[in-house]
Amino acid sequence: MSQSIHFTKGHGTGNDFVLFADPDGTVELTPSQIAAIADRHFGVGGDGVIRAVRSRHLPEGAAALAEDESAEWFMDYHNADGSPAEMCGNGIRVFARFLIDNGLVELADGDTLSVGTRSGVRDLQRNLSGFQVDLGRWSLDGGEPLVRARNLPVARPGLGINVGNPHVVVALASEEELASADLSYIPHLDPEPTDGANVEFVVPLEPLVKDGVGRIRMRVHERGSGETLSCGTGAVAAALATRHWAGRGAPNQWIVHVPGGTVGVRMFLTEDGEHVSLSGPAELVFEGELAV
Ligand SMILES: N[C@@H](CCC[C@H](N)C(=O)O)C(=O)O
Repeated sequence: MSQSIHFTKGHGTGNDFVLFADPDGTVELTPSQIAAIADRHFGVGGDGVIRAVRSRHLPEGAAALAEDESAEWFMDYHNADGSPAEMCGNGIRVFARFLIDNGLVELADGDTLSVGTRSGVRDLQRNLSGFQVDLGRWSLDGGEPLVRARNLPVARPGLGINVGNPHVVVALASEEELASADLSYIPHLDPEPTDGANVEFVVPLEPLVKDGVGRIRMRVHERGSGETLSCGTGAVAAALATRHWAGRGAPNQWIVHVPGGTVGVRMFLTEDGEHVSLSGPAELVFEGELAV
């Protein structure tokens, strides 16, 4: 029997999502239903589909509540092809905006919103650009696979970085090379990571560091969604990789230019090691009804 879903379309720097509230966890969509919603020709269209569900109604949500009992809401994130992902850096800011604008949470300036995700509980605050999210610990993970992309003259070694989800970051020689890459095809990784990876292509701006802030430009091919206008976790991975390559003295604050806008990345020390945060806008664009 078909059911009706009230959805909201939102985006963070052009990385766009279909969001809906399912507070009691009664709407279980199949991967093909999710892919149909995300389809840009036959559905609403989006890089991902996000269900807002109370953590206590999901097994992964129970793990989130065990980590932090204030994580009332769980971001149930799926890519455009219907596959689940652990984390989405743009999506979680848009998720916060969605919860607030729908009266599901209140968040005063300076307050923290804790959200359950498949990669653990993540904390957000409002800031001047929209929201800032602490993505927690990161790790060099995934080795240095050789990356080949359509239209790029040579294969280059990438750097595997995990920020809750897997990324491989590749440095290119110039802005021209970055613009010429054809990311409508999945980049070929050798060896192929077991769970796949999001692949970011980066170039430094000139100068790389201005007023103590690192500056890069990036394009991305997202696992499960294809080329997108922005990827928040990808921007974080790209800044971490560039800092790693730049070596001693490289800054802990970065601006990442993506085709859909600009996001900020900051690395900072905490009691449990270095964390990395992402800042950027979160917009809700329109609402509608959808039969699934
Ligand atoms: N666009 C997201 C990342 C979404 C998940 C990714 N495609 C994956 O499969 O890991 C972001 O803004 O971080």
